[in-house]
Amino acid sequence: MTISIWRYSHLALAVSSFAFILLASITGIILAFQPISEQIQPYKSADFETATIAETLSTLKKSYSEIIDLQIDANDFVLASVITENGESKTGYINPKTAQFLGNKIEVSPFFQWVTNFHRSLFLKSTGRFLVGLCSFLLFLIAVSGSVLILKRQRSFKKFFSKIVNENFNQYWHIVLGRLSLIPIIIITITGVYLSLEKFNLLPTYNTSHNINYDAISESPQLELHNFPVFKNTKLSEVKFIEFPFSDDVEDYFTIALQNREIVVNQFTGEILSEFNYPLVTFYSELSLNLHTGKGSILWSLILAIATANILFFIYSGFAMTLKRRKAKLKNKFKKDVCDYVILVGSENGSTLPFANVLHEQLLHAGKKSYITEMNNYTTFIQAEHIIILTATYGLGDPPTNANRFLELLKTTKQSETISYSVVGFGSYAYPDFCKFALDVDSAIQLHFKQFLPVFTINDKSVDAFKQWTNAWTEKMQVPVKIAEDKLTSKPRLTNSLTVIHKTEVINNPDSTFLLTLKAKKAKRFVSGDLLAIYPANDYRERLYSIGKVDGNIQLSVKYYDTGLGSNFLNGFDLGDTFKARIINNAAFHFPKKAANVVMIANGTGIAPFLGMLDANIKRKNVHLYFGLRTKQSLELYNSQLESYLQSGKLSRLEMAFSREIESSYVQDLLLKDEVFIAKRLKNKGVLMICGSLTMQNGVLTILETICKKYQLEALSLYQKNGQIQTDCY
Ligand SMILES: Cc1cc2nc3c(=O)[nH]c(=O)nc-3n(C[C@H](O)[C@H](O)[C@H](O)COP(=O)(O)O)c2cc1C
Repeated sequence: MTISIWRYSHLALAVSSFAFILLASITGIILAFQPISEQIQPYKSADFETATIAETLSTLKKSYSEIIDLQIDANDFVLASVITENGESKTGYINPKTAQFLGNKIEVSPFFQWVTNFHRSLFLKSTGRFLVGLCSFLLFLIAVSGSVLILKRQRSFKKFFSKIVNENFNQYWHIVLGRLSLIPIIIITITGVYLSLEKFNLLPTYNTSHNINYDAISESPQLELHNFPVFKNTKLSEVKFIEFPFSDDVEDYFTIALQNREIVVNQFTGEILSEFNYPLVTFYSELSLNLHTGKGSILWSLILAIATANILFFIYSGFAMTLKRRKAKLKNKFKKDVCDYVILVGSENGSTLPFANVLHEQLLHAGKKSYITEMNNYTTFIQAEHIIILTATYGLGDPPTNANRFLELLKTTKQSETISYSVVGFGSYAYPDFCKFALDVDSAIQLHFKQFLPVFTINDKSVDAFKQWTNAWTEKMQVPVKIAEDKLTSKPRLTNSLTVIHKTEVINNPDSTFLLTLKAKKAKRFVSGDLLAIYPANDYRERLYSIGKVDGNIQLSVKYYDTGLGSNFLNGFDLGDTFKARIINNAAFHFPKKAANVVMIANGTGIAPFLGMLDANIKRKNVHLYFGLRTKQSLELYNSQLESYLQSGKLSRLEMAFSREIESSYVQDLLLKDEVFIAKRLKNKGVLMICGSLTMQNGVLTILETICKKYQLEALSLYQKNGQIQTDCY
C-alpha cells in the first residue's frame, strides 16, 4: 500500500467530517472548562480519604433530623440531601467527619448546559446524536490514518517520536502536535463513540436486582450505626451513593453503591442482605464519561482542552498543506508525441512542481515544444530529443510516491537512444541520503540515454542553485531560459539571531581569509558540519558556510572576494553587530559517533568544520588531519587552534601541504605518500571526511580510487555509500 492511499484516506475523512469536527472541537474546548470550574471549589474535605461510612453516618445522624441520601461525586465532594432540625430540606456539600455544611450543590450554569446539549446532539435530537457519534468515529479513523502516515515517514515504530526536520511550518507542527495529541484524541474519540452507543442502547444490558429474603429479615441483634461492621470497614472514598431507609420498618434498608458492587444493608443489625457486582459495562460507561469530559481531574481536563484545540490547528494546517499541493498543477499545451523536450517531475509535497513549471513555461516561451508530466507517467515520447528530470528524495533516499515506478518503467519502455538527459535533484542536507533518488535515477538513465549535464543537486529548494543549473543548461543547450524568481521564492525563515564576538582582519591574511566567531542568541542545537545560511541581499540569494562549533559558538572561515555577496556581507560586520540567519542541519557531515579512527582532509576554508569537530573530540578519538594551504604564512590563522588540539591529544597527527612554497604540494600528494595508512583506515572501518574545494575533492577521490584498486579494497562507491567517505565541498 503506498503512502498516498493513506494520505488520501486521511484527507477524505477530514474533508467529509470537518464541519462536525470543527463544531464538536470548539464546544469541546469550552466544555473542558466546566469540570475545572467545579473542581476549584473548596468542597473537598481533607478528611475525605480517611473517613469511614460509620463515622460519617453517625455524625450526620447527630446533626440532622433526617438524611435522605448521600453521594460522592467525581470531584470527591460529599453531597448530602438532609432535613434539618427546623424541618428545612437542604442539599449541599458536607465535611464527612464533622457533618459541617460547606455549601449548596453546584448547579451547572445554563451556558454550559446549552453548550453540552449542542456538543451532544447539535440540537438535532437523535439525528444529531448519531452524527456526533459518527463524527467521533471518523475522527478516530483520521487519527489512525495520520499515525500510519507518520510511521511511513519515520520508517519504523521505534522512530515514531524521533526528531523531524522542520521544512515547513504547517507540516512540521501538524506532525509534532499530532504525535503529542494522538493518545488524548484516540481516548476522546473512542469514549465518544462508546457514549453514543450507550445513548442508543446498543451496549449489552444486564439484569441487576437484589434478591432479598424478607422472611428472614430480623431486627435483632440491634446495633448502633457506627458499630455496623460493613460501615466500619468501608471507607467513604469507596462509596458512590448511599440511599437511606425510607421508614423505620425492618423491610426498609440502606442501599449502598460502591465502586464495583452494590449492597443492601439491614438498618437494625447491619447485616448485608444482598449484593451484586456491577457488570463491566457499568465500569466502562463511567470510565468513558470521566475520560471524555475530564470530570474529576483538572490535569486531564486541561489535556483534553489542549488536544481539542490542536484539532482546530490540524484542520487549518491540513487544508493549508493540501491547497499548497494542489496549487501547482502540471498543464500541457502539446501532446506528448509532438514534443522535443520532456520534463519529468518527482514530488511528494508539491514544492518541486513550481520549479518544473517555470522551466516548462520558459521552454514554451522560447518556442519549444515542451511536455511536462509526473515521473510515474513515463512512457514513449516519439519526438523527444531531451528529457529533464526534476525529482525530490524521500524516506531513506527513496523516490517520492509519484516517481516510485519510474526505474521499473525506464527498463521496460522502448525509447530512442539518441535522447539526451539532465537530472536535477531536490533534497535537503538534513537527511543523510542527500538527493539519493536523483543520483539513482542518473545512474539508471545513463544506461539508456546520453548525459547532457552532470546530475545537479539542490538543497532546500534553493532558487539560487536552480538558477545556477538553468544558466549552465541554457548555455550548453542554447535555449534562452530565464527563471522568474518571484514565482519560486518564498521568504526564508531566519530563525537564528547571531552576534559577532570575534573577527580577524582580512588585510592581515595573505589569502584574504578571515575567521568570524558568532554567538547564537538562543542556544539552538547545532554541531560542527552543519551549515549557516545567510541572505546578504535580503532576497532569495542564499550563501552557505560550514560551521565549526568552538566553545559553543559558531566559527566560520571565510574567503573574501571583492565582488562576493556573502563574504562582503560577513566582512562588513563589526564586533557586537547582530544579524539574522538560518542554521541547516547537515546530517551527512557530522563527526562520526561510532568510528574509532577518523581522517580529515581539507583545503583552505574547508578547515572550518574540522576545527569545531576537533574541539569536540573529548574522547580523544584517533584523528589525522591532512590540510592544504597556499603558503606557510596562510597557516598563521589556524596555527594556535591546531597546536592546542595536537597538545591536548584531540588531534593525533597533522600533515600540511603548501601549494605556493618552493616544495609545492597538495593534499592529494600527502595521501599518496600515506597510501598504506589510508588503505588500512578504509579497510578497518575508519571514516574519511573531505571538506574544501570541489577540485580538491575530485583530486582526492581519484587518489582514493587508485588506492582502493592497488590494495584490493572494495570499490570506492561502496565506501561512499556506507558513509566511510563523507564530503562537504563547494
Ligand atoms: C519525510 C521526508 C524525508 C525526506 N528524505 C530526504 C532524503 O532522504 N534525502 C534528501 O535529500 N531529502 C529528503 N527530504 C527533503 C525533500 O526531498 C525536499 O524537501 C524536497 O525539496 C521536497 O520536494 P517536494 O515538496 O516536491 O516533495 C525529505 C523530506 C521529507 C519531508
